[in-house]
Amino acid sequence: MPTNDAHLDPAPPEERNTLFDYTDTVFDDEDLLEIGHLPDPERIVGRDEHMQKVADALNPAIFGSAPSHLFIFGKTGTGKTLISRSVTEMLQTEADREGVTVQYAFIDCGEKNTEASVVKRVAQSLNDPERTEFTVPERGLATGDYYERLWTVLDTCTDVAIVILDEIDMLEDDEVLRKLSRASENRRINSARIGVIGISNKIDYPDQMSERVKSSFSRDELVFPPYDANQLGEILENRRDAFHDGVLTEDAIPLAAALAAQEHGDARKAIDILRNAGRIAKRVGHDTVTEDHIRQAKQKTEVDRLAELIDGSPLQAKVLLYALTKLTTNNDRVEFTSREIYHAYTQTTNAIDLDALSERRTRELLQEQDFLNVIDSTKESRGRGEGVTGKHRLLESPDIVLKVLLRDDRLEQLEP
Ligand SMILES: Nc1ncnc2c1ncn2[C@@H]1O[C@H](COP(=O)(O)OP(=O)(O)OP(=O)(O)O)[C@@H](O)[C@H]1O
Repeated sequence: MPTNDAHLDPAPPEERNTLFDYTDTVFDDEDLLEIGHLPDPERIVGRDEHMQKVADALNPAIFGSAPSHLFIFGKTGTGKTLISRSVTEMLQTEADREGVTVQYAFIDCGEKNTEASVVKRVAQSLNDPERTEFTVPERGLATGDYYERLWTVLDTCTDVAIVILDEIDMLEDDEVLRKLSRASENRRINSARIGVIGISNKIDYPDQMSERVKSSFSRDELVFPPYDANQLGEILENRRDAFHDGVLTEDAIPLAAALAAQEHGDARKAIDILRNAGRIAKRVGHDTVTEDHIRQAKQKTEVDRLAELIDGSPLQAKVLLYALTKLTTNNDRVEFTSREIYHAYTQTTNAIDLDALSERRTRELLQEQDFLNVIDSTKESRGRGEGVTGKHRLLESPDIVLKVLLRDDRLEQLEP
């Protein structure tokens, strides 16, 4: 059986397996650059005011009372997840000192988006089977039964539960918000209290909520602005110890920060660029990270992010994006109407011998790409009684989008 015995003495160099590399001359602690890594509070930059507002909303939990519900909006990489988790963990420590138990569940609604899967996941995260004497099974229960388990878990395992719903706009059904917020009032739970933090990139998410939930789910709202290049620089400086001393050349951090600030000040992108630059340097056998590595890393970071969004899309959606990419490259404007894109799209479907969809269906596919943040779509009125026109633009530069699209064999054949 394989063992993971950290007490084994390291093998002498001559006995080491040559398949592996035993020294890392670039990174000292690469984990500091993992996106999910929660930095110590003193490494958090430029969010004092926002942390205070989150703390104010959660504060009643210290006395075992119900916190205010909170929605946090902001573009990607503006620290929404970090600040929610950090402040909740601080709250846990402080409440514990006061003899109050606070537990929290972090749910990525991009992965768990049905009502049942959210309730199940919250119950699983908070359950202590030694106290409740049951487990929360992966399958086999109806939604109502998962709720029943959750109510028991809450009253048995904690005084206050904070439920963090990341990418809340991906929820298929927001009924779960209403049930969680009403649980105490409706006597589903007796002693426990619940606070919900909903996180989203979409500031207009409340418009998308069902009327019933919108009116019954009272909450505070906070908006996180993008960082400026100086703040991004400071965020990266605070993680310099991910690298060995002297590995980062003088310009590495300022350049990574400036490149990440170009679109909107995105800390996720800044950190990804720095980590990828370190990996590139390592791969080519350099023990310093130079400007050139940072520039290559920027490309890689953008391609990776986009690939994550586009790779799962159907071929028809990729062909539409290809059409928009070509229009952007061949014109001196960046925004195109649904009609213009449809025209370019049918030329491409002809070229690769693919049945073209109806114009109406392509408008729906464009809407999905807008939702995924691959393109930005706006609607413009054509004048009285004339309806609306959709206008669309790519959110990344066309060469990056093209690079990702050409990973699909069917589209690759179109390029010389
Ligand atoms: N103010 C900050 N100080 C230090 N690190 C930060 C700060 N803001 C964000 N980061 C880091 O940047 C990365 C992205 O942050 P986070 O995941 O919180 O962003 P987000 O707004 O939730 O983005 P997304 O919408 O893409 O999930 C994380 O590794 C986080 O630790």
